[in-house]
Amino acid sequence: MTETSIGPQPSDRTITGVPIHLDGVMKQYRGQPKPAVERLDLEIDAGHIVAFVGPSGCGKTTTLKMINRLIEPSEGRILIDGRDVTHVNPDKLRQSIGYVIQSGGLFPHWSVAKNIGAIPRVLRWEKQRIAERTEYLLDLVGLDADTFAHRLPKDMSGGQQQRVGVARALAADPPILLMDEPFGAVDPITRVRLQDSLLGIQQELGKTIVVVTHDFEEATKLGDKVLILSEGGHIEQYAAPEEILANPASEFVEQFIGSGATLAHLTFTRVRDVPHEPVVTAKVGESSQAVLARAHAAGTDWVVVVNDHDHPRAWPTLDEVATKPQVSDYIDRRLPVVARSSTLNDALDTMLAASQGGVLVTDGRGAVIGSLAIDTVMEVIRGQLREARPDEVHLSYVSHAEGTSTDEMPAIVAADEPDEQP
Ligand SMILES: Nc1ncnc2c1ncn2[C@@H]1O[C@H](COP(=O)(O)OP(=O)(O)OP(=O)(O)O)[C@@H](O)[C@H]1O
Repeated sequence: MTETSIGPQPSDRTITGVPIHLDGVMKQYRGQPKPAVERLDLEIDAGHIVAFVGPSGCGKTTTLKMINRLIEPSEGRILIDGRDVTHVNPDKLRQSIGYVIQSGGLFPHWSVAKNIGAIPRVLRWEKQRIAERTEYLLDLVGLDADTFAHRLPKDMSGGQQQRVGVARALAADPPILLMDEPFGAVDPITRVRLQDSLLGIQQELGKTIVVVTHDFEEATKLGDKVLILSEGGHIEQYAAPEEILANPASEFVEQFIGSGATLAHLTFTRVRDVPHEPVVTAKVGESSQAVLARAHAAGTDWVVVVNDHDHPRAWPTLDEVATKPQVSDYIDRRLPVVARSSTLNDALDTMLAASQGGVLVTDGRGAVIGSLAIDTVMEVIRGQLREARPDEVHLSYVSHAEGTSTDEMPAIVAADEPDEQP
């Protein structure tokens, strides 16, 4: 029997990150009339994700790059785990700080494994240790090592390259991860998956992560705290997303978060916070008769086909399953899937994009753990909108979603197709 349901959330999170303290940090680029970052004081707690947002040119990237001294501060001190690193060897410093940029920033002529092993090789790790670490990291970021370890970046999708970029940044197990617009170059659905993957990784590892983004919704989803900057690296507000939305510190913040504020509230409710339905799973190659018997016993008329890692591949109806003696290895590329760390906005967007009345829910490693129906999401959204200030209610959002199909899921026809990696 392979019926699964949502398990409890681990409450005792591991923390392997360390605190970062910027003390009166300033950057004046040569030839510029004004400093890009005026005096900046900032405390980032160990094991937290902090998202930097603000208009273009306000100094987000400059601030981020001063933490690993890719940009040298003109004044001030940077303390990592209480130690002043302003004058330590920058190469040594960077070995203890993972760095992820847009599109992954991989070396194009190196295989995935060689890219991931770059820093461990500099640190003179044994070959065997590097190989084991590479396999662990590929699994952590949701890529199959057998399939991807020897590929070149050009033979992978943007999202896959970005996953490798994260694996490479984590290779020497640094306590800090800096990410500069990491998901800026991928399509919205891939972006949601990468965000969820990062949250799953963070749940497991508890690093200190600083992420620069242009997108306030992304900042509220990822950040334990959000830092809103204005020109000159001036701190407009530094607080938990809920606090920023409830009490914007200035007119600048109010304007910056703008009319998205009500919808941003919806990003605080995660898929894991609302009830899910258990699903019946079927392994590829399993006898269809056994699957049908199990599904009938559970009172369901569809099942989720999974691979050896319990990653979902398709969700055929029992009639479709019955057409083959064994469970087909068909991969449904439009299968609506979200992680339990996804927001209800993500879940709704995913359903709308796939024209489905529900989504499958996975854990941080992509294994299916249940399903979520559109009715459940709509009920929560209605409740939240009722609580929101009426002049900010965006009813069109609800009616748009309500206009979509709420048919019994799934409506997808399983058919045999050549197997490809997801
Ligand atoms: N190498 C440089 N030389 C001179 N000025 C620079 C340099 N790099 C950045 N600046 C200036 O410093 C200011 C802050 O730039 P920074 O890249 O940190 O902003 P940002 O908030 O990350 O912007 P964006 O969101 O557009 O990436 C800008 O006015 C920019 O023009």
